[in-house]
Formats: sequence, structure tokens, C-alpha cells
Amino acid sequence: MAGVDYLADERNKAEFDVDSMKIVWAGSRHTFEVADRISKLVANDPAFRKDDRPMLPRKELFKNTLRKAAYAWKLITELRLSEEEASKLRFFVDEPAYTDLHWGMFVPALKGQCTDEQQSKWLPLAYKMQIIGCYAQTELGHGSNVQGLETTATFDPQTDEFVIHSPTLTSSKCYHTVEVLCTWWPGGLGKVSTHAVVYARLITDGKDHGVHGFIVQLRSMEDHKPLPGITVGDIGMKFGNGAYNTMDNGVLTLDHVRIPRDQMMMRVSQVTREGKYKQSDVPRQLVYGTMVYVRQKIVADASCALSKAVCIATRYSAVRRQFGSQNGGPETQSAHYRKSYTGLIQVIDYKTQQNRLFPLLASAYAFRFVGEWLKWLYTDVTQRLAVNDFSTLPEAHACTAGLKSLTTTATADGIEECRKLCGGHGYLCTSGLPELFAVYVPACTYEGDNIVLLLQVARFLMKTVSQIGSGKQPVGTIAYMGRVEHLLKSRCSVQRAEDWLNPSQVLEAFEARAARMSVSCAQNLSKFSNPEEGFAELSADLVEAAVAHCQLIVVSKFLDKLQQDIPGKGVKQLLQAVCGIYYLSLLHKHQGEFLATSYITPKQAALASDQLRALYSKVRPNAIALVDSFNYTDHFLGSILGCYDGNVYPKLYEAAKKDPLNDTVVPDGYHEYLKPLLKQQLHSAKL
Ligand SMILES: CCC/C=C/C(=O)SCCNC(=O)CCNC(=O)[C@H](O)C(C)(C)COP(=O)([O-])OP(=O)([O-])OC[C@H]1O[C@@H](n2cnc3c(N)ncnc32)[C@H](O)[C@@H]1OP(=O)([O-])[O-]
Ligand SMILES: Cc1cc2nc3c(=O)[nH]c(=O)nc-3n(C[C@H](O)[C@H](O)[C@H](O)COP(=O)(O)OP(=O)(O)OC[C@H]3O[C@@H](n4cnc5c(N)ncnc54)[C@H](O)[C@@H]3O)c2cc1C
Repeated sequence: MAGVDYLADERNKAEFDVDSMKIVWAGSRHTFEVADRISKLVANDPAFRKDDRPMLPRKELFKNTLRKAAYAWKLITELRLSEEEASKLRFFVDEPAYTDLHWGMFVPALKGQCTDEQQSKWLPLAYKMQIIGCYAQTELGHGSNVQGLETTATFDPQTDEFVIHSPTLTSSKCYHTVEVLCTWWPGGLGKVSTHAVVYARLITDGKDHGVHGFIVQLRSMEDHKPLPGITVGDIGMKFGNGAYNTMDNGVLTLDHVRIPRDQMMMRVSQVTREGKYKQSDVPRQLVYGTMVYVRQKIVADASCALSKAVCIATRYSAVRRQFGSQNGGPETQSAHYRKSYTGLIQVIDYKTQQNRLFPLLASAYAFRFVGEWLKWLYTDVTQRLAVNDFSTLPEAHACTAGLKSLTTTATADGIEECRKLCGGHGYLCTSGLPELFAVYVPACTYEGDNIVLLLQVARFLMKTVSQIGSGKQPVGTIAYMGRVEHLLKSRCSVQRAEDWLNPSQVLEAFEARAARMSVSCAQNLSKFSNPEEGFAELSADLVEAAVAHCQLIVVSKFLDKLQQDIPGKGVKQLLQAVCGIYYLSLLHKHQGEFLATSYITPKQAALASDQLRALYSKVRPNAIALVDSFNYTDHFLGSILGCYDGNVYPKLYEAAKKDPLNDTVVPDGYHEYLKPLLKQQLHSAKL
């Protein structure tokens, strides 16, 4: 039975059509309908309960994850769900599991790195989950430095096999006192996967050909025991209760494990029966193709995680009241704060709360749209690669690397800010925010450490700047470098706060800042006789230039989105305000760079802040409707503070009563540890 909606007043204030915004957020009516149906299917099935996760011991937690994944697979097959529906179902189950790596990395690696013949053997098995796979690249000593991996795959022409071997200390260039430098971290490896895509240095005839991918069977299909030569297990508890501990990140050593030659993934290069190494016409970097695919997906996922946190913090900020006059008594704060019927101020009406919350709300929308665009870019590059057009690969690499870094850093920081925006209650597990943070924060590290990835963007930028004037015209996201002379000279023409709503003015401001920062780095680099030394010395500045370039991409894709036909009453107007908050809050935060590069004046920076405050006021009455547009079920949000009806306090109280610590009034341990202590105090007090 539906109860009272404590946020109904807020919902009535909305100035736009929420149903239309839901479709804009989802990307299309079709995607919305699938997501809506599947999220409700999951939410209404008690088998997918997740509120007990922080309380479960690791073994129970993990077994529960196995149960859920098996049950999800049963539903997928019994209901004959399409690939799209199945992936939505896994998404809404919302529990990190080995299936993420199987579907998210193992299958894409098979698709991207295997020949057609290899795919026809392995993909059907993977699709039916008759084998379960993971992506085993990172080693104990090497994660970021993929070229430094030490596992070897040596071809044995006698038997037509590769011998896969984890290096021992004696053959290692690492100085640590471990016996073997094993594979370390892959999700799904520890306890579940039957197979892995293992990355190892290919050796033929004594020659090292660098890192390549190999399909290695890890466990017996009969009893799940590791095959001879394989030692495998879980790497242990990770940050946060529940959280990412549902995943079996693993350790693996391979002691001269033999695999048939045709289990080298041979799309990019091949080894013949005679042991001859052959490189295809495609660039070697395609060995890294799975990482490009996953980074692209991570950008889309960032908007999901951030929007969840923002939905919780926004709803709670409208429910929560602090200060103001109680029982109609004298006011304790100035009159411009909106008063509720109780006379208390909703914390969402504090400008400081808006200044922290609304840029995050805007970022969630911005990341959604840039994620959509990145998906298009990835599809485009994949189609080009299929016909041997490799021209856009460097840009695709720079965009996926840079946007992965930018969006995951902002999202991880944003989730933590949302926790603080919820005051003390944000610290409770029932707020959903601690777990969300703990699950999300490794995204800043996996699929490439965020700084390492920004340095890749910086390399791309420096290469672009060095080619200016060579006749090679920069295209795509870097096209603005083609107008660098103009961008270095031009000055911002803003005179009134509203001028900051002009898209071409805004775009030029972000382009000028990015171009000036890149050119300045390039000029400083040219002072070094050794470019690599210069790059290392200036890497902090280079990272800042890369961030400026990536922010420009996000801003420009949001502005592009607003050029499209967006149906629904008031939807486009609201999105314009949200977009304005996104770029003006960035401009405010990075004011120093805009001023130091002399594109804007301090007066124009102040006008930007005026406009930003005006946009906060525009968005405020629409804030709840803007987060309702994400269409998240209470199950998916997993937060009492963010529940749809805003009935927060009774739910908090009920949840506290159910905590296992409250099973008994007198706690376990009282008789052993409290009673004797209290007795002793009593005794000494009497003395
Ligand atoms: C659910 C969570 C699951 C998590 C899973 C994981 O974490 S899995 C584990 C995830 N692990 C990680 O993410 C590890 C992160 N580390 C890496 O990805 C690499 O080691 C690296 C990119 C940092 C360096 O690469 P490098 O050692 O080869 O050295 P280099 O810098 O000299 O580059 C040489 C050239 O290659 C180019 N190029 C590079 N990458 C790509 C690409 N993907 N595409 C296309 N091109 C690429 C680059 O631009 C340069 O081009 P240029 O200038 O010659 O025209
Ligand atoms: C939850 C989780 C899941 C994972 N899942 C998988 C998986 O499924 N499969 C897999 O193969 N791997 C996986 N990984 C491993 C992950 O990909 C690596 O941890 C990641 O690539 C970072 O590498 P690293 O650990 O070597 O960090 P390091 O490179 O050791 O980073 C340490 C510090 O050094 C800095 N640094 C490193 N190099 C440079 C440089 N050149 N310039 C400036 N600073 C630098 C970094 O910024 C960082 O601050 C996972 C990791 C985590 C945390």
C-alpha cells in the first residue's frame, strides 16, 4: 500500500515534464522501457535483497553473491532475456561479481583479440557460461606498466605448445623478497573462473616479442580444482564492509603450464607451427583493445554511480531541516531562507548546500551525455578498424583514457561529498553512501591509474602541438588546436552575467584555457634537451593541461546535446540551466587557470559566479524532479536517506532496531567483560 509522499510538495514544484526527462536520461524510449521493466523485476524479487551485505561475514557474503549470480542466470535463460535485458538485470542486481569480468572483460577480449576461427570455438562456450573467464593482466610487481609484465609464454616447437610461467625471483628485475612474481588482482580469478585471458611476454626461438594474450584453463571442469602447475586463490579482504568483497580478486602462479598454440589470441599477431612470429597489418596497440572498450564503459558507469549518490543527497537535503524558527517562534536565520510549514529550513535551501550539491547533480548529467558520445566514438573506431582504418585510434585512446580518469575521479570525490552533505546520517551504512563509495573508489585505479592515464592524454596533446604548422590538420576533439593562433590571442567578451549563457562564448573560454595550457607545457618541454626527462620533470603541469582538455570535451558534448531536438515541456530549458551549472562551477573551481592564461579578467570571473548563483535558484525547485528523472527504484538506490517517499526517520529507527547488535538488550560479552569491570569500579568507589 502506498504511504504518504513526504516529497510530494517538492515534486509539485517541478517546471518540466519528468517523464520526458526520464527518456533523455535513459538515451531513448526503448532503453527507458527496458531499464524500467528490469529494475522493477529485480526490486520486487526478495532473492536480490542487498541491505544485509555490510553485516555478512566474507564467506557468507561471497556465497550469497554466487547464489544471486546463479539465480540471475536462471532468470535470464528461463525468461529468454535478450543480451540487452540480461545486462540490465546484472546492472540492477547491483552487486560486484565474477560475472562483471566474464561479460565485461573476458568476452570482449575474446571478441577483440581472437581470430574468427578462435571466436567460433570460445565464444559459444562463454555465452552459455559453460566456461567462466577473467582478465589476468596485472602482476604483483606490475600494474600500470604493462610492457613491464614478467610472465612468459615460451613456444615449444616440439609439442606445438606455449609454456606459461610466472617468473621467480632469480629471473626477476624486482628487488622484493617474494618467491614468485605472480598475477595479482584480477576479479573472478580467486575462486570462480575456469579460464583466464593471461597476458604474458611471448618468446619464440629465444626472442622476446612483448606482451600478448593467451587463453589459459585454470580449473578442472569436473571438480573445479586447479589444473597441474596452477596455484590460485583470493587476495583477501578489501576496503569497506560488504562492498567490493563480493568479488574474488585473485592471485595466480603458473608453473610451466602448457597450452596448445592455438590458445594464443592471434588477431594482432600469430605464431606459426614452425615457431615463426608474424605481425598483422594492424597496430600493436590493439593488444590493449579490451582496456579501451572497458574505459569507455567506465565513463558511462560513472554517471550511474554519481547520480545514485546525488539522488540520495538531494532527496535527503529536501527532507532534512536545520535551524529556522521552531513552533512559529522567532527566526534564528535571515528571512530569505524559504520556510516550511514547520518553520524549519530545509537544508537544500542553504546556498552552501546548493553550491556543493548542484554541481554534482550537473556532473551526473554531463557524464551521462559524454558517456553516450564516447560510446558512439568507440563504435565508430571499431567499424573503422574492421576495414583497416586506424586513423582515429590515437584519439579514441586519448578520449577513453582521459575521460575515464576525469569522470571516475570526480565521481569518487562526489560520492564522498554527498555523504558529507547528508551530515551524520550519511555515515550510517543504511544511507547507502559508505558502500557506494567503497565499491566505486577503486575505479580511480583499475583499468589504468588515473594519473597514468592523464599522462597518456598529455603525450597526445604534446604530439598534436608539435605537429601544428606541419600541414596536418587536427580533427575531432582536438580540432580546436587548429585555431591555436586565434585562441592564444583572443580575449573573453563577456560584459554581463547573462553573457555566460552564450554557448560559443563558453566554448571559446574552455578552448582558450586548454590550448594555452598545452602550448605553455610544450614551450617548457622544448627547453629540455632530453624530451623524456622534460616530460617527467613537467608531468604535474602536463596532467593539469590534460584535465583542461578533458573538461573541454565534456562541456562541448553537453553543449552539443543541447543543440539537438529535445522534446517535453521545459526539459531543454532545465538542461540548459544544468549545463550552465556544470561549466560555470568548473570555471569557478579552476578560476586560477582561466585568469593565469589571461583569457578572462577578474571582473568576468565574478560575473560567472553571479550567473552560477542565478542558475542555482533556477534549479532549486526542480531538484527533486531532476533526480526522480533517473528513475531509480528504492532497491537500486539501497538508501534510507534517498528513499522515494522521503519517510526517512521511521525507516532509520526501524533499521537500527533490526541491527544484530540489538538482538539482545544486554550485549554478548557483558558477563565476561563489562560486569567484572563495573563491579570493580563499584568496589573501589566504596573504598
Ligand atoms: C571491473 C574492474 C575490472 C578491472 C580490470 C583491470 O584493471 S584490467 C588491467 C588494466 N590495466 C591497465 O589499465 C594498465 C594501464 N597501463 C597501460 O594501459 C599502458 O601501460 C600505458 C598506456 C600506460 C603505456 O603503454 P605503453 O607501455 O605501450 O607505452 P607508451 O606510453 O609509450 O605507448 C606507446 C604508444 O601506444 C599508444 N597506446 C597506449 N595505449 C593504447 C591503447 N589502449 N590504445 C591505443 N593506443 C595506445 C600510445 O598512445 C603510444 O602511441 P604513440 O605516442 O607511439 O603514437
Ligand atoms: C578493485 C580492483 C580490481 C582490479 N581488477 C583487475 C582485473 O580484473 N584484472 C587485472 O589485470 N587487473 C586488475 N586490477 C589491477 C589494476 O588494473 C591496477 O591496480 C592498476 O592498473 C594500477 O596499477 P598499479 O596497481 O600497478 O599501480 P601503480 O602503478 O603501482 O601506482 C602507484 C602510484 O604510482 C603512480 N604512478 C605509477 N606510474 C606512474 C608514472 N608513470 N608517472 C606518474 N605516476 C605514476 C600512480 O599514480 C599511483 O599513485 C584491479 C585493481 C583493483 C583495485
